[in-house]
Amino acid sequence: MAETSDQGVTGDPHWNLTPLPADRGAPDLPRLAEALREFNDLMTGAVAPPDLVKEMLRQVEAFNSELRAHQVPERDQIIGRIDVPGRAQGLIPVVHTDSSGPDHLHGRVRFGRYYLGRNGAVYGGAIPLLFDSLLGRVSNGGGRLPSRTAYLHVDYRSITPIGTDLRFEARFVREEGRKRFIEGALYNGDTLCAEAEGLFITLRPGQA
Ligand SMILES: CCCCCCCCCCCC(=O)SCCNC(=O)CCNC(=O)[C@H](O)C(C)(C)COP(=O)(O)OP(=O)(O)OC[C@H]1O[C@@H](n2cnc3c(N)ncnc32)[C@H](O)[C@@H]1OP(=O)(O)O
Repeated sequence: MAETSDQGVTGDPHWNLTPLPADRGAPDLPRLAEALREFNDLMTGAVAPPDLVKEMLRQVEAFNSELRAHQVPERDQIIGRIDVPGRAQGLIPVVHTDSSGPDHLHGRVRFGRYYLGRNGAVYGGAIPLLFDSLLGRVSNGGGRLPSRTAYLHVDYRSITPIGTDLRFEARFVREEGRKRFIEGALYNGDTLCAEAEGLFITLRPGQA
């Protein structure tokens, strides 16, 4: 699968993105995020020997200690930026876009073992997380002003399996004043796993 970022908003004045600082490790961050995602999946599925756990603890604590010295304000943060592939974060699995336009977003996503709820199924709370991101991208795409989620309604129709390529669709349904209604669906093959409706509200000028 090709790595996909939320390209298209870079240069959009609504998003006010500054150039990525290449001298601050930014080129390696997507790979680091990928490695951390794999770490989360492997760690979740492992029963590691005590010596390995002890050594991991030592190394992770050492990284934490170094990172404490490099904390920056939110405006300077790189992780989570929409112009970094996969947003370089570990909260939501990387989304691969197959087709996007002003009113739709279609693609694929795979939840790793890190997202396991029970019996091979994705933890229910991870699914709204994905939908909020997908529906939010549709709401805020197409050159529209930024918006914020007012509600997100999710229906779980069948088990969403981990470790499987899933297909998603999200679409702009209608707009009423500042209210935007966006719908989405998540499929395993032809099986509908979950569907969502979100209300997104256009932010007023100056509304943070
Ligand atoms: C490519 C890009 C990549 C982008 C990629 C990333 C995208 C990610 C997007 C994620 C977005 C988020 O998660 S945002 C974070 C989660 N959301 C939040 O924290 C929102 C917290 N809530 C708020 O800030 C506020 O409640 C707002 C902004 C949503 C609305 O407040 P407001 O601006 O004062 O507006 P307000 O007058 O209350 O509401 C406007 C209209 O909406 C209606 N309304 C408001 N809330 C609701 C509601 N829950 N259910 C029904 N209706 C509602 C009101 O009745 C009114 O209707 P009428 O009288 O006009 O008919």
